[in-house]
Formats: sequence, C-alpha cells, structure tokens
Amino acid sequence: MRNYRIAPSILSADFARLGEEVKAVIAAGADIIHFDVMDNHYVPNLTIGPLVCEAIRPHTQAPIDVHLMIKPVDSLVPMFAKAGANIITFHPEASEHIDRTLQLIRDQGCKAGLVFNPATPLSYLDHVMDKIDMVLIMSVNPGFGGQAFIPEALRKISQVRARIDAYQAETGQEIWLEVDGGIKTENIAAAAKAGADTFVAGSAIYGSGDYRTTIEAMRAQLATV
Ligand SMILES: O=C(CO)[C@@H](O)[C@H](O)COP(=O)(O)O
Ligand SMILES: [Fe+2]
Repeated sequence: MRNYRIAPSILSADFARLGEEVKAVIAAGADIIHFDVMDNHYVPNLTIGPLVCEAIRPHTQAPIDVHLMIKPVDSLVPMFAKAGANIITFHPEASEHIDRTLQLIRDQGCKAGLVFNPATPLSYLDHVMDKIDMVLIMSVNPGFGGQAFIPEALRKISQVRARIDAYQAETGQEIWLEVDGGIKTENIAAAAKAGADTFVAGSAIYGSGDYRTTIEAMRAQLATV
C-alpha cells in the first residue's frame, strides 16, 4: 500500500474559527492543510492570502499546502513562504516562466508543484520534472468548493502516475500526486487506484458532522486499494 495523505481544504471550514478548524482536522487524523488562494482574476472567486496563512501557522505543525489560483504568480511566492507555507503549487497557464516560478518556490525553501485543470495538457510537465515535488490534478474546474468530481480525471491521474513512476525509477526523485475536487468517501478509492497518493477534500470533511469519522472512513476505503 502507498503512503496516503489526506488534506482537508479549509475553503469549507468555518472562517470565523479558522485556527480551531485547522487543529480539529489534524487532531481527527488528517495529514496536511490545503489552503486555496483565489484572486477573482485567474478564477472567478476571491479567498485568502498570506496574512491568513501566517495566522493559522501557529495552530498546527502539519504541512500547509498552498494552492495558488492566481495570476501573476511570482510576487506572492515569497510572501507565502514567509507566512509559513510548506508546499506551493500553481497553474502553469498563470505563469509566464514556469521553470523560473518552480525554482523560485524551491529557493524559498518550499516544495513546488504544478496544478492541472481538467483541460490543461500534461505536456507542461515535459521539461520541468526535475523541479517538481508535487503534481496536482484538478478533478473539478478551479474556483469553488463543493463541485462534483469529473470522472475523466481518473485517466489523467493514471497517466501522471506512469510518468512519475518512470521518472522516479530513473532519478530517485520523490514526487507526490495529489487530486483535488469532489473527493468523498465514495470515490477516494477510485482516485487511489488510478495512482493518487494525496487527497484534498473540503466539503466532504468540513461539511460532515464528525471529522474523525469521515477521515477514518476515507482511510478505510484507501486500505482496500
Ligand atoms: O481548489 C479547489 C477548488 O478550486 C479545492 O481545493 C476545493 O476547495 C475542494 O473542495 P471540495 O471539492 O472537496 O469541496
Ligand atoms: Fe485546491
């Protein structure tokens, strides 16, 4: 069995009690905090920035996984690194110089990743695998929590899994494969079977009455893969 990681998206948390909400999901068995940044430009929604990242940082030792849905990208990277981000991912269409942005994230001491919308081609991976710590496959179009999982994402996850395994065999470099959007207890095993190892879930966890029960149910599903 792979080493699976569950990453609740705080987009569906109670923003008035964000520190407690972050602690609660980690205490309930989650591994990573997923932090969705939207700019009302690259995506049609507006969320949170580095100040909020800095505010939640003292509330957990778990990695903070910052998903940037913003354009341009580079100016905010050092601000999020300073605010305590551990992983920073961005959408390749939103960066003028993808290699430079990946390097900038690593230079700031964070893990770097590329995010693929449902219609974004995987060819963006072609010449930058050496600078990538995580690939994030969107299983919804970015911008909102609570959307339905797009099944075609499974095929894309399988294709990325094959690329990662081949690259890892050749170089030894570890690359995580995250899936984001519409992940629930009912479909998490399918995403794992396709090759994902890190699972973002916002509404399915924060919208459930009992975070621990939901995370345990997800892990039980992962144990069947
Ligand atoms: O990046 C995004 C949406 O753009 C996600 O991280 C969502 O916040 C996940 O929410 P659910 O689909 O799990 O409710
Ligand atoms: Fe996200």
